[in-house]
Amino acid sequence: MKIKVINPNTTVSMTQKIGAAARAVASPGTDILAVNPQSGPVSIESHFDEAVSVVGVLDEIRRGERENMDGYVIACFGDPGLMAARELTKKPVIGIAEAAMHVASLLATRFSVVTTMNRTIVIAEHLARNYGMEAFCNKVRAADIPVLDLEDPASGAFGRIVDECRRARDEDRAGAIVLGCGGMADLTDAISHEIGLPVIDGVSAAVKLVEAIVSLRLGTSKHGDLDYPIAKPFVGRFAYLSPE
Ligand SMILES: O=C(O)C[C@H]1NC(=O)NC1=O
Repeated sequence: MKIKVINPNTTVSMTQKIGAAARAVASPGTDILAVNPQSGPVSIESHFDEAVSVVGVLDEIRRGERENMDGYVIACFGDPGLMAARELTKKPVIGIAEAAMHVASLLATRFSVVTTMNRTIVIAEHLARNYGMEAFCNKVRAADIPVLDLEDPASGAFGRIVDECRRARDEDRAGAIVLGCGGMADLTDAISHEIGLPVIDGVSAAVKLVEAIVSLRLGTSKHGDLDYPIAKPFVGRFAYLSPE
């Protein structure tokens, strides 16, 4: 089985970290290809960043179809381009936010999300609503750190994330924590050790869900809104994206 794990931002060190987290849980016989677009934001910290990153995600899905990938993970907590990506393939496409929230809902009656920037809290809140997770997702918190601080061990990011996870445990009645950034994928065990709760990283959760769906011989529905895109010309610099 071949799974393409797409980091929608363009920071290679984060892509490598995400790939390592994916490989750590992948079953024997599952090959992980971790990639990021060559163009786009170095980090995704706003609606604008997310919107621009989607074209790179879709480029990687289109390339993956030619590479005969068995499934895809979108490894950014905003799940950018998830539905558009699903239109492009019959294979499963799983976002790390949806994966982490669903897994957390199987482990605790309430969970909190701890993400990076205060500004992106609303994005995670909207995802919880759209995924039907509001009954489980008690609160979305932020460590109030730039995403790329996660790439700098001297930034103090780990301590700020742990502090916010403790507040979630003590103030939100959270029974589990969802890590709200693909760049936190390497911190899961250390944070769980510090706070004594299940901590769910969406990269790992998404990889296992793709494996499960493929093993069930299931994939993305092509009936209705997730059917392949409507054939039409796209003009200008997006002409190469014209659905056939
Ligand atoms: O939304 C966030 O804060 C995290 C999100 N941004 C990013 O560049 N990778 C992510 O997972």
